[in-house]
Amino acid sequence: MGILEVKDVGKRFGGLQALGDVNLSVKENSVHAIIGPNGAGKSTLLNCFVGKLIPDTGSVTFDGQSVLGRTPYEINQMGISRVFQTPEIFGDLSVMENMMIPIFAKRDGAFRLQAIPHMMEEKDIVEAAEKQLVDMNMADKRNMHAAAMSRGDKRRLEIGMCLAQEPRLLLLDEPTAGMARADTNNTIDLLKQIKEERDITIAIIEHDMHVVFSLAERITVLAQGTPLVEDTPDNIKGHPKVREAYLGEAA
Ligand SMILES: Nc1ncnc2c1ncn2[C@@H]1O[C@H](COP(=O)(O)OP(=O)(O)OP(=O)(O)O)[C@@H](O)[C@H]1O
Repeated sequence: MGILEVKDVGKRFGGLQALGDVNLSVKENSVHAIIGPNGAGKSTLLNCFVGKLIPDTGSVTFDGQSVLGRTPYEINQMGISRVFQTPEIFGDLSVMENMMIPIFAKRDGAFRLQAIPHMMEEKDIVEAAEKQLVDMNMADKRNMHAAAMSRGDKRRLEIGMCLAQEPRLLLLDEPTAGMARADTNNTIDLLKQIKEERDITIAIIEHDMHVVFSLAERITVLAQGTPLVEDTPDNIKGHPKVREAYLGEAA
């Protein structure tokens, strides 16, 4: 059984069947990519994992426990952390202050903005944030305003902020969208490094096939809300149905 199990999940938006009978099993400590053409249902599916949407039918379990009916915060506490398409960082704060926020939230169950002026007085949190910045190769940027960083570094910071919560499952929604090639390659290297250094499962939605084939051990191809095929990257590359539904279109 996988750490994330999706069984017969269906979701309608009015007359549109966005997901129909989706079955998916994400193996613990693997990198599993979900790909498919625009409108295939990838984001809808991801939203069902994190409590943003509740499927009409089926079940989603994480480590044997249902996530359905739980709030995004509760699901986060279960060990699922999500990186969004647009980096969700606090542009007005420094890189260090940004990194401290999830560490506060993990300790206190929430983060209050009133805590910001006193953040540096919390020795344990400063130390934990500094360690996380070193792990992310960002220690030299600790005093920079987050808004002033490149897209790639913002993404690196956001991934670091997710990892500071010590998730068991990291969900990435098009992590390299809008990036220049150099930033994309840095993000690929960062994710490979994270995978080598931690016990973590990664599920990734991505349009960039270079990213998908660089990282994924398993790939599920969604088309019109239903998994078309699930296989290894090598088998997916040559699969005629996949070429027709997705790779052909991308080419
Ligand atoms: N909140 C919503 N209300 C109505 N329709 C929606 C909603 N969210 C998604 N849809 C529709 O559901 C279908 C699946 O959308 P979804 O965003 O999940 O696809 P996707 O595979 O992530 O696409 P993309 O690669 O373009 O991001 C699309 O037809 C979309 O227009």
